[in-house]
Amino acid sequence: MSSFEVRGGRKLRGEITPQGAKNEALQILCAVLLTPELVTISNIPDIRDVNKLIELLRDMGVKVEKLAPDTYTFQADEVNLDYLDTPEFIAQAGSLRGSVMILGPMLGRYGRCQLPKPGGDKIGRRPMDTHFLGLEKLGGKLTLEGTDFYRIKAEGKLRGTYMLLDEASVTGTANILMAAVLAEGTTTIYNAACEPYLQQLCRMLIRMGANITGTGSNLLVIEGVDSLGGTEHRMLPDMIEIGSFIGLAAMTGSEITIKDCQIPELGLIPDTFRKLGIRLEFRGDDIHIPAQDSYEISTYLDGSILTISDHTWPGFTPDLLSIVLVVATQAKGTVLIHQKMFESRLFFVDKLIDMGAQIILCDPHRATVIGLNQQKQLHGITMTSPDIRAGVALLIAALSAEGSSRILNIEQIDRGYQYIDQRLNALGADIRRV
Ligand SMILES: CC(=O)N[C@H]1[C@@H](OP(=O)(O)OP(=O)(O)OC[C@H]2O[C@@H](n3ccc(=O)[nH]c3=O)[C@H](O)[C@@H]2O)O[C@H](CO)[C@@H](O)[C@@H]1O
Ligand SMILES: C=C(OP(=O)(O)O)C(=O)O
Repeated sequence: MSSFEVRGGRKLRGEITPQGAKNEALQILCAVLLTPELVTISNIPDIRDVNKLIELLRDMGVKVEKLAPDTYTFQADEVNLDYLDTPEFIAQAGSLRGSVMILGPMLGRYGRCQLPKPGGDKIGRRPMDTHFLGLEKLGGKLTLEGTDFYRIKAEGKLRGTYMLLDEASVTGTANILMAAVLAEGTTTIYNAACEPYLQQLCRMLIRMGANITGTGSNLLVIEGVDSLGGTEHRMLPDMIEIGSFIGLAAMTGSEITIKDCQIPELGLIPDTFRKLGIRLEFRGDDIHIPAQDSYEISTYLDGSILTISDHTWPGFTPDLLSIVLVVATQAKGTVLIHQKMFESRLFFVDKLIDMGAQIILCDPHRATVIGLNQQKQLHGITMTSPDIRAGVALLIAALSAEGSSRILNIEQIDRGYQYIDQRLNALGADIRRV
């Protein structure tokens, strides 16, 4: 288990370019299984989860070639279905969340797939029911072994149908969509998730020859086709990294410019940070955050305390609530953070409380943050990163704190943030990987 030693209290300065989006990459990489033709993908982040998925595809028989540090070609013309039955496959697939999205393409193209319960953050229950409800509606037959091993099979081609998803699951929608593009007839997915990750997946599948309408909405209509062809695809910048950098700049009183953000794709993210009193300037496609001595949380029009909560897209993403929470600890004012989707994502606040933050954890879903208005700095401690976003929130806290901190289990952070220590050190941070 590696850790970061962080000497806090430094002001950072300079420009930083976001990596390609992790959660988009996981969907897009699985989509290469839908065609025997060549697919070229660029702006792929060099992070643990993505690299593990590329390795998994390679071991399944996909031909993978690295053209540049962030660009690969993939050709799934000789997928080895027998590999799915090996213990190696089961261990690999169970070690990350993104592997779950091989289910849809494999069922659509080869009529079968199997998977252990996927890995990823332990941030509360993460049911797979929506995935299988959708895949079964298309004709897949699910067999469960215990509660954490899934096999799905179809006799003949999948058949399009109407479905109303019980919840707008991000990876669930991706799986059902990737199965439906090769099904016979029309599939209608209502209550589909529509995060930018999924919009990008729709655009890629359309370029491959799929027939999809409704991209960006919660109603996708798919006319199945017999086969799909190759394409080129470039990942959007990672909106969660962009939000993390905005929070980092504010909390450390730093002046940072985030380059090439594709601002129109960021939804409510900039305005949500503005509600905390953070000044953001859009300069072309860059976001400039000027150094601020203080930032004040707004209230509702009637003066009551602001709530920031998560929602499915186009609402505010749950993956940035931990960052919003940590930034609020040094704001002027009070905010209620309401994490509706996940049950165990706020428990990391005990570490922030140990560092001197004023937070009341009301229940597993809600925390009230009373900002210190930079009148008292947090102080460094030793802490463990429980999940990817809490890990980065703790890193931001450590960078703003007086003294040194040690963050253990940084493998969690490495799952989703590319060379984060080196990139932040280039802005003036003092982070040592040990
Ligand atoms: C690899 C990947 O892409 N991971 C993302 C994906 O995970 P993932 O696709 O696993 O998450 P889901 O969208 O399926 O659901 C997330 C959680 O929210 C709950 N839920 C979901 C929809 C809904 O309308 N109501 C509701 O309560 C689910 O029960 C679950 O507990 O989407 C999550 C929600 O944006 C993000 O946090 C993860 O970073
Ligand atoms: C929860 C996340 O990731 P995963 O779904 O891979 O656990 C995340 O990216 O914030």
